[in-house]
Amino acid sequence: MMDNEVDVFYRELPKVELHAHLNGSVSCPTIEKLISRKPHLNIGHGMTAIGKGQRRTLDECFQVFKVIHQLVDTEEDILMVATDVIKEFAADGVKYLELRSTPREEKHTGLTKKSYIETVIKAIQQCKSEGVDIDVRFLVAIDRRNGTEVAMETVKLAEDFMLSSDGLVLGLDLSGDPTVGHGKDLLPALQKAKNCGLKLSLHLSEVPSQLEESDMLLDLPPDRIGHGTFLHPTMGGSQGLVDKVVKHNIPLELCLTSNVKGQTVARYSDHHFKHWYQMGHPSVICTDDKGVFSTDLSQEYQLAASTFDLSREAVWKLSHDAIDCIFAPDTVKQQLKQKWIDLKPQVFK
Ligand SMILES: CNc1ncnc2c1ncn2[C@@H]1O[C@H](COP(=O)(O)O)[C@@H](O)[C@H]1O
Ligand SMILES: [Zn+2]
Repeated sequence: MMDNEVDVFYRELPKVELHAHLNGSVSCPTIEKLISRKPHLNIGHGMTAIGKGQRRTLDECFQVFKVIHQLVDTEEDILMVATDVIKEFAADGVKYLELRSTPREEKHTGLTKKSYIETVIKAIQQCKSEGVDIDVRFLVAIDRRNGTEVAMETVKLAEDFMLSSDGLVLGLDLSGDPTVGHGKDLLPALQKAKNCGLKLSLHLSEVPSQLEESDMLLDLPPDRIGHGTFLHPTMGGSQGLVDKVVKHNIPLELCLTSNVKGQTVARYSDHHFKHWYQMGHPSVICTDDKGVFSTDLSQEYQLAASTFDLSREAVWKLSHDAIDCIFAPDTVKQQLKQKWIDLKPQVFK
């Protein structure tokens, strides 16, 4: 995304990013560095990002992650990728970021799930010590493909890090190809996570015909929902599902370009943002995978504003209200709200 394509207002708008998968957020320059480290893999640039105007099936999107995972398979790679991604979000005006990533084990490079998480934490600490102006936290991701046992193991790891990372690890993400596996197999692990104080952000109803699974997972209830594209009756969901989300007041993480490029939403104007926003339900604009979908958070805010005709004041309120949906404690929310107050005159100059 070129700077000049996005109005300076959206760039300068202080923002909160709550739904960003680490390996989906890798930018072109970082991919180039990775490719030059691993020329033998013969990976071309076109294989890691979906450009302007392009679309893919969701299935093809998941092929892209496999290619990126081949490029990111050592501690050194993870450190570079995480550091670059954090600095890019900061440069885009993101003041608070919750990164999520699935810990992987790579026998050939000695990477373990534990060292994977440690390396992401190291990147966060390094950026902090360099004075990068962004508060970064981490959510450990469960890939639904891997089933019950791995989910349990991941919860244990996340719990250990929650207790030892000085507040950097806050919770769990449930993600992965929504057409693979079933939520009911992961319910005990998610329940356990919740009981030990980990916050839960779950990808829910990202594809149609998951009504039963969504209904079951909503009873946990999760602390936030990723996408929730097919919850609403007009999208093939049900009023019952909407009622549960409303009753528990569960914020939605909404990723416009991701859904349009992954073809679960036909056009921007059809995005379910409109239903939830009109209801006044907490709705947070996010990127999902800024690298893979060739976007950034400023651009997503601008797209939401132009598609749904939001005034600058309304956009400001949207980014401000996202603060209430973060997983970090109230003291952090207060600091961020103060930051928004301090920055407002400059953004509206
Ligand atoms: C497009 N919609 C999506 N739906 C579901 N899961 C997604 C996703 N986009 C990304 N991921 C999840 O994030 C992983 C890549 O980042 P990490 O290796 O974890 O950092 C993918 O493998 C998938 O599990
Ligand atoms: Zn996601």
